[in-house]
Amino acid sequence: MIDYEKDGAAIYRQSFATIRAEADLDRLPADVARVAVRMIHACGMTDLVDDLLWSPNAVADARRALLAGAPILCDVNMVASGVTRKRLPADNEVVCTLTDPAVPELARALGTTRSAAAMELWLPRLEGAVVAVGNAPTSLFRLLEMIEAGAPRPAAVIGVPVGFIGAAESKQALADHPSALEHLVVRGRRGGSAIAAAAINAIASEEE
Ligand SMILES: C/C1=C2N=C(/C=C3N=C(/C(C)=C4\N[C@@](C)([C@@H]5N=C1[C@](C)(CCC(=O)O)[C@H]5CC(=O)O)[C@@](C)(CC(=O)O)[C@@H]4CCC(=O)O)[C@@](C)(CC(=O)O)[C@@H]\3CCC(=O)O)C(C)(C)[C@@H]/2CCC(=O)O
Repeated sequence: MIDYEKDGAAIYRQSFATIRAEADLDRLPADVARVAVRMIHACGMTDLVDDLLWSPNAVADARRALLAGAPILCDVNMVASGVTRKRLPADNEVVCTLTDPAVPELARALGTTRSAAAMELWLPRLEGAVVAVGNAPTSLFRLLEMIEAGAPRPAAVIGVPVGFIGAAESKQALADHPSALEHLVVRGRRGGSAIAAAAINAIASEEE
């Protein structure tokens, strides 16, 4: 028999205690720290906190929007799948338009990725929505272009695409953007769909 922890609640408890002991959460506002714990939990990197950038109202505005029934717009299905439906305070719609049948042709016509083209289909739902980008840098760049062109403003953007091409740049562009969208970002190459979903799950629920 291998000796390992089998109690789910105990695993979570020990995990969160380890994160709180190892991560430098003190420099974060309390609401951001609560979300950061879950983001770290999703990736196992306690130094993730060193790369967090946030705007002052990002977590509060995202939470308020969810309570008011706002949809959650996700760049990829992996983010949408990671959102725990039972945590959502208003049975919020979780939307990923990436696999809409219109997207491949739209991407060809626009000369861009499917991830970016899929953003066009967000337009009817974008006003006041909570946006979660965990994978595709081109989605985040395209969102900023759409805002510059006068698209409706989301309540907040969780911007954590991962990777080497455009990831760091797209997140910095969000943080520095003149539109001052409320944002929570992991700067640099780190990020990913699991971190994006974990951030939404933390914002959606009041308890840990
Ligand atoms: C360049 C892309 C990157 N994808 C990365 C990492 C992962 N992607 C996975 C999967 C299954 C998907 N990625 C797509 C979004 C696909 N990935 C791209 C694109 C080519 C362009 C996006 C961009 O640069 O902004 C993108 C296709 C597109 O035309 O938009 C995906 C749609 C591809 C597909 O299966 O058709 C798909 C999303 C599926 C979904 O809806 O959930 C991985 C699981 C990789 C794998 O399969 O091995 C992984 C997941 C990472 C995560 O945590 O989300 C990068 C590294 C992010 C990279 C962008 C940056 C770079 O440096 O290249």
